[in-house]
Amino acid sequence: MATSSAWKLDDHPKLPKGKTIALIVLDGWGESAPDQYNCIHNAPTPAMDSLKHGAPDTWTLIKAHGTAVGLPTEDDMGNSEVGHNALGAGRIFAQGAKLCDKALASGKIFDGEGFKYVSESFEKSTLHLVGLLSDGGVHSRIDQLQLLIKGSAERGAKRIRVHILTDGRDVLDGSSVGFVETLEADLATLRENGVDAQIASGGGRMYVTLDRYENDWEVVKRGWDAQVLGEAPHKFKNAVEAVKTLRKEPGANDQYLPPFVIVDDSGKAVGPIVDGDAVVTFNFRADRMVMHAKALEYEDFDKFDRVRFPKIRYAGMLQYDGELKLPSRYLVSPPEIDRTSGEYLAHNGVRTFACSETVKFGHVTFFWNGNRSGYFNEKLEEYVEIPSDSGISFNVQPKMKALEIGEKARDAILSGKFDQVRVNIPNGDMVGHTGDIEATVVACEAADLAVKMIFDAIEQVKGIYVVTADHGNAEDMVKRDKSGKPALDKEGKLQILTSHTLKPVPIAIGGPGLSQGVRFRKDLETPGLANVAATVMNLHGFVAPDDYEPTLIEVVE
Ligand SMILES: O=C(O)[C@H](O)COP(=O)(O)O
Ligand SMILES: [Mn+2]
Ligand SMILES: [Mn+2]
Repeated sequence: MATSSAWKLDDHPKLPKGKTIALIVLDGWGESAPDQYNCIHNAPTPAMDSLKHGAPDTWTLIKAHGTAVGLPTEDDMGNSEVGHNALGAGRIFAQGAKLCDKALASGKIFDGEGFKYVSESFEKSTLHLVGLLSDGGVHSRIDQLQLLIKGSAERGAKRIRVHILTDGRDVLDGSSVGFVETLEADLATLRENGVDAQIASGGGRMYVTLDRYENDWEVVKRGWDAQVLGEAPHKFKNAVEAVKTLRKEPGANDQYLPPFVIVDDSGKAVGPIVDGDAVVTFNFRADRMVMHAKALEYEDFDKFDRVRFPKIRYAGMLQYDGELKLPSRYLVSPPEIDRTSGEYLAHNGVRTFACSETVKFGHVTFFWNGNRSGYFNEKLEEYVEIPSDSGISFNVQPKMKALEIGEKARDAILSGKFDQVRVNIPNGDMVGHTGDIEATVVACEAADLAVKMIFDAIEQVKGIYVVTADHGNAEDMVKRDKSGKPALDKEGKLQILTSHTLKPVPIAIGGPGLSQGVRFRKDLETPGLANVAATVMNLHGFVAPDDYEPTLIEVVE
């Protein structure tokens, strides 16, 4: 790869090149006051705890939510997509949620190519809307769906079918019923106004449709069967009844509801996707839409038997993979995350190893590189994916593949073949999302053991470590009232928090290779995840580009 002058980074005036840097992202690892719902505090985490002694010079907290990561408001919790984008790109980009809000508020969404394309089906065929039904704001938002439905009806959609995926992961478990009721009320109003609008199918997000990184195609297939073929093990006359009934099944919660279809009086599915129809997937976040998009768009497809491949007009809310140009039609242009730190470092000869297990593999590669799959320079980079367990909820295996990730990172560090060894350790997040407090404690302990393994390797090669997280999760597992006390529901029960949090995340630097006098600056007002890229570039011996968010470190004599 010839390095053009545009990519050439200046040498750092004080920091040397050639140190091996371990860059560890603990997924879902925020900082919160200790109490019984703080699983990180309650787990033995000696490696992470020891870092706090370095505060404030080598341990500090940074922002991982809201506007610091390009989300619409300070009430928006962070998430992996925006978190890893910020970590890797070193700048704050207005993210999907915000871009869609703007396009909907101005009405521009309806003037774009994508909407025009799907609206050509409105006259004779059905508009299907498929996506996650909640106000979580991580993958989608119900208010955006409502505006999309309203705008489509106003622009001629006569027959609308919504295929819902219930959440309980970015929002409280059990909240699905309320969201379905809200949507049903909207659709009833439309019906009064002559639009034939109904919910057509559904299922829990983790069991139906929203898999990611090809962990389990069966998940996508279940959605396909319900949405396209109109087939599912459960049939109901309406969706509120469906969700209420299925939640009573043993072990079912919003995230894992089995697939269902809505049928008419004669038992026929009310909304299979057929030739000529329009399909809009209303999630703005990419990772959990890519597999579904491939099934909807690719003529050649061998991941499961689609039985029928309808000729549809399909558009994503956003384009989900910029490299694959998938889907080819979309309603809102995605953030253009360019000139990421990974691309710069590849142009400047930095050899990079990145690793996680399947469920987070794309986080340290695809998201890190600005929603771009593949290598920048395959001679300098190696990305290793450790297969995740599939078909389980991770409280059953809370240790996940943390130690395997630690081992791969250790081996990569000791091999001397890499300058940057980057990992995502998923446990705090993936187990935190199950709401199982005991399992989350075990998860945090396993994550810490992996961290320790990487620290030991860094010690041996006299390298540097940077440890941080993408957003909070495991540090607070209960919904709280405004005063911070656990909030009780109407029946006086605690409400377990399965979602991320608004908490800051720790960042620590250290290791024998860290130059004398390197410490965190104290002059940055609200440092956040986007400040990490410049920091890491400095530790590799480079000055970050001018438009990057400022480095977190300074070198004092
Ligand atoms: O997709 C998920 O699992 C959650 O909605 C968000 O979790 P993540 O942002 O940590 O991936
Ligand atoms: Mn995450
Ligand atoms: Mn998460």
